Amino acid sequence: MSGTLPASSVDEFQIIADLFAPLSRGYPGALNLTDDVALLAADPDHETAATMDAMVAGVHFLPDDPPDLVARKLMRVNLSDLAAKGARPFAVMLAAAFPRGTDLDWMQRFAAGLAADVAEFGVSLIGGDTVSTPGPLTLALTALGKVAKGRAILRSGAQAGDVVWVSGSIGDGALGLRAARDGWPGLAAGHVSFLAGRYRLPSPRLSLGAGLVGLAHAGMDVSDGLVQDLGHICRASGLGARIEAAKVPLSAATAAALATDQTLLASVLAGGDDYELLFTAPAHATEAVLNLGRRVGVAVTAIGSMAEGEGVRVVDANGGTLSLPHGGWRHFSATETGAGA
Ligand SMILES: Nc1ncnc2c1ncn2[C@@H]1O[C@H](COP(=O)(O)OP(=O)(O)O)[C@@H](O)[C@H]1O
Ligand SMILES: Cc1ncc(C[n+]2csc(CCOP(=O)(O)OP(=O)(O)O)c2C)c(N)n1
Ligand SMILES: [Mg+2]
Ligand SMILES: [Mg+2]
Ligand SMILES: [Mg+2]
Repeated sequence: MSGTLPASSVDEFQIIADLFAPLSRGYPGALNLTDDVALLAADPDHETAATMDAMVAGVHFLPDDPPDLVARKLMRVNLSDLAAKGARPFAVMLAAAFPRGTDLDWMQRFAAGLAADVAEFGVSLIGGDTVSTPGPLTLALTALGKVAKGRAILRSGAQAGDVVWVSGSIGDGALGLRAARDGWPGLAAGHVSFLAGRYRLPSPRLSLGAGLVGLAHAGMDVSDGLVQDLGHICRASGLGARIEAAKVPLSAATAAALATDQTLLASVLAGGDDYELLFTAPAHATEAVLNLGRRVGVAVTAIGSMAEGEGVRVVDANGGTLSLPHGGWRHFSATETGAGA
């Protein structure tokens, strides 16, 4: 981390007042970040969807990633969870544990990134905490969204016979980590920067998610890996799923990378960092789902179906079952450590 001002010019309360309080504008209940709490107004017709995801330097992002993009990724991975429920975000809360010695320039660039996404997504920063840590940069964001009462898209609503859909393209995030960390000799420069961009700056599919309310039976976002995450829908819904590897939508960059090395397919299907929506819908809703995708400008692709049973079966191009070393990322695991891309 580099910056122009010495760490000694950083003051906790000045940071809150100068960098974070301006982001609370537009939400009176935030009390301009000058009190102990924020006050949320109740609304009888809606439920508040609340989610929190944390990010740790070296675990979720690269320690040298640009601070504005770290902030925006933190925002977007959380908005992605709201999108998956069909909720519309209105407020976020930030807990930031900065390593001692983090300079003001780094924090200013972090706050500028957060401000950009506060504006882009129409949310207010209504509270949080700013602390120091002897460990790596650790960030947590709580995101709050509104959804009509009883209409949130849950993991548990899938029905046998439902079509399984994903938005966008799968695998870019996992391959993007490699592109961002190591570069990728042999892959076109345009593909390398596309993949690194997909890793550093996900796109929460908020319009798609909101449009899926009433259409989708079940949904979640893909953060850990497509196969493991679909397994969560299966377990929550008491069903199994079958997906065809050849139907999983790929970007041109990921397709080009796969063409050079077929073994990357495991990272594509189970590497995570996708932040795409994974949802199920009845077969009769197929046209409506496709129309919605066109209306919001996000590709939607049918990749398989839900059935009685349990677990996720990935079918390869020959109709056989593809076996993967693991279905996705786990921070802690009884049988393995640091499973990832
Ligand atoms: N430390 C924790 N305390 C309370 N709830 C937690 C904690 N960690 C995870 N959860 C809850 O467990 C559920 C699954 O979490 P997670 O796998 O992180 O979901 P997602 O992939 O949607 O981010 C969520 O309801 C989440 O709020
Ligand atoms: C530097 C780095 N190494 C590895 C990864 C891969 N990775 C880390 S956590 C994770 C899963 C998503 O994070 P998590 O905290 O599990 O979010 P949630 O599932 O709760 O949304 C992945 C794919 C990464 N993103 N960055
Ligand atoms: Mg989470
Ligand atoms: Mg999440
Ligand atoms: Mg996870």
